[in-house]
Amino acid sequence: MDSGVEVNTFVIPKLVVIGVGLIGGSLALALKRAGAVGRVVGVGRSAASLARAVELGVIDESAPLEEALRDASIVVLCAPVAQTFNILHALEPHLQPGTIVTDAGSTKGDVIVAAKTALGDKVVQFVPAHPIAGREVSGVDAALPDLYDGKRVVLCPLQENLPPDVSTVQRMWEVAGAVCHVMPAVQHDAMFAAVSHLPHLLAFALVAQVVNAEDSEAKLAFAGSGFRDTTRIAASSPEMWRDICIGNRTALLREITTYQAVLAHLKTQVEQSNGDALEKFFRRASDARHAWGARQASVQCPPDADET
Ligand SMILES: NC(=O)c1ccc[n+]([C@@H]2O[C@H](COP(=O)([O-])OP(=O)(O)OC[C@H]3O[C@@H](n4cnc5c(N)ncnc54)[C@H](O)[C@@H]3O)[C@@H](O)[C@H]2O)c1
Ligand SMILES: O=C(O)C(=O)C[C@]1(C(=O)O)C=C[C@@H](O)C=C1
Repeated sequence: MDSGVEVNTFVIPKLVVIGVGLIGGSLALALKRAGAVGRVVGVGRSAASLARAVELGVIDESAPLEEALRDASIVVLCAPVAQTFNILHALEPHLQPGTIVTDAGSTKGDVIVAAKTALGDKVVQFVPAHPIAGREVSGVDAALPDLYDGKRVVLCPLQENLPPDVSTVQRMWEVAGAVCHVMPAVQHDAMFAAVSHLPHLLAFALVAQVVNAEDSEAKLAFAGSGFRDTTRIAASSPEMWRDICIGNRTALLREITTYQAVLAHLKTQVEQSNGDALEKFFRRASDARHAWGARQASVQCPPDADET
């Protein structure tokens, strides 16, 4: 049996989404928008949120795992990354030969280890992926059909994967509006520790520092757009970020250590009132941030609206 995906018109006869929240729900909506999916079946841990997903038209039905997997074309794991082993372990006995399994997890090294352990030889069917798009709100109510439009998706194919399966996963994301890139998992994890995982950790820390102060109420009442913009992502799912920080801890610890050194350097310049050094440092960062914003605007991946 093959996955049954019609490659010319690209239609996925049966898509199974495990974890129907922001990311899985948005993928289902994007594929429905493109007319690229027959039936979407949701699997989850909360009956209430699955019922809500049906009500919103994000999935067509929910089903227990074993039933959902029957004749599934593509299965997408969209639960927090620490759930990967348990989900794949439960899925393995029911996984049919032609079904392609993929994921949307924010970390890749730990997900791949979990997949190899849980799936054994069937890991050939697992194509790791990560959409670089999201929001600070979670759950199926936050799902959007255009979440992936123009955004990047990183694929970290395994040596074991069959090229047509990798192409099918790539096509799925393209049809959902994204632009795909392939890179090794180690590079992925090092990169996103720097540009996603550390920034989230810092945003949580910044909010915690203000909230823990005795005069936190007053501080929060007067906080302006600077605080708002630097801390938007601190409203993100604590469970998801717990799993990401632990799942990618080696690369994240490297980034934390480097950041501590940068902070120590800045602290010294402030202690010494070294305005020249501070201005030089800020100028480099400011120029780099402007250049990044301009580059983002000129490539296929549009920045968020407030960036333009
Ligand atoms: N939020 C983002 O910005 C973002 C971006 C890219 C990738 N991701 C990744 O996507 C995944 C999902 O994130 P999200 O933002 O959609 O989270 P979410 O909280 O909106 O959705 C996760 C869903 O998974 C369900 N779930 C949890 N454990 C489960 C289990 N054992 N079995 C089945 N369902 C289970 C939850 O009930 C929930 O419905 C995570 O791995 C995350 O790292 C998130
Ligand atoms: O826009 C946001 O809220 C996000 O944090 C999205 C974001 C990120 O850019 O860091 C978060 C986690 C991901 O795995 C991918 C994207």
